[in-house]
Amino acid sequence: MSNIIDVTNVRKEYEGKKALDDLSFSIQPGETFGFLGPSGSGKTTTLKLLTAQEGYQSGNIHVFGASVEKLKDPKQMKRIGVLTDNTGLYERLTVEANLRLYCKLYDVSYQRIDEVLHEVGLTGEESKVVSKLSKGMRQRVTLARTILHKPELLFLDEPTSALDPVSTERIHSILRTLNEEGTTIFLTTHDMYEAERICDRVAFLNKGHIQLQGPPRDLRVSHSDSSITLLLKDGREQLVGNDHEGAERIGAAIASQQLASVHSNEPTLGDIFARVTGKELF
Ligand SMILES: Nc1ncnc2c1ncn2[C@@H]1O[C@H](COP(=O)(O)OP(=O)(O)OP(=O)(O)O)[C@@H](O)[C@H]1O
Repeated sequence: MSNIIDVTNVRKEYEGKKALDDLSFSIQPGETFGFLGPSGSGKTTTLKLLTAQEGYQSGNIHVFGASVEKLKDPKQMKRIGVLTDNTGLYERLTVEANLRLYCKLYDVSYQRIDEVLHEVGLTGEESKVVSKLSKGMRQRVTLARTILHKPELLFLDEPTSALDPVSTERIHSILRTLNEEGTTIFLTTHDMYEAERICDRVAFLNKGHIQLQGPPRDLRVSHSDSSITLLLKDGREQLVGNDHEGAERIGAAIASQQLASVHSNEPTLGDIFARVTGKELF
């Protein structure tokens, strides 16, 4: 299947200062692709380029098989949904009034409002004024307006930053459902836990350049030292290799009824990021 996004050797400068440097990656239809990087690494800039909000100095960006510039055509624009830190909501209007405005904008029937509120778990909250909503609820209304027109491709800029764990989990669950139903998702984050939980593939961005990309599980396995930690009942820890000798030591710990638990020493995405870039994600 052809890629839904193709980025080739893109360079972006602001006033002569490089923000993105030789950026290349592709996203296939149906993928959730996570762009991870610390503050200032170029995540938001990439999202702006992919949604035709800004131009670039060199390279190529194709979305839906055509130049990204085509997204400026309203018909093509309706194929995408974009969520940034600007909610696009009118604070003094109710949830329903806000969604009605977006129905008009996207030429969508008002009947879709009940459906989308159900999708984001806000059924029954339509008459609440946006300014009175909690941060987590407000973000779900923002997500509702982003998916109101059923876009094929979603761009989310740090969709859960500054949300509490329960609200974050709700957003993740909504995103997983949307993805299962066929929506392709590009999201930026500096939360490696988020990337591990919902992304099929991730790219590590550092100083405007991708340093590593792949499925989270593959990255963890390829950066693992294959060792295993045994926790013994007396509180001691033993480091054993993932080999014949290691198997014998695990067998011996079980036979002597000393084994409390076994832990693989696979690194987290955060560990790998730090190893590859020499930086923490925050
Ligand atoms: N409009 C602009 N004018 C000048 N420089 C800019 C502009 N937008 C971004 N930059 C610079 O480009 C680089 C990348 O910024 P960007 O906002 O894409 O990073 P980010 O990874 O999204 O960071 P954060 O996680 O803090 O949002 C930074 O050095 C930033 O200062």
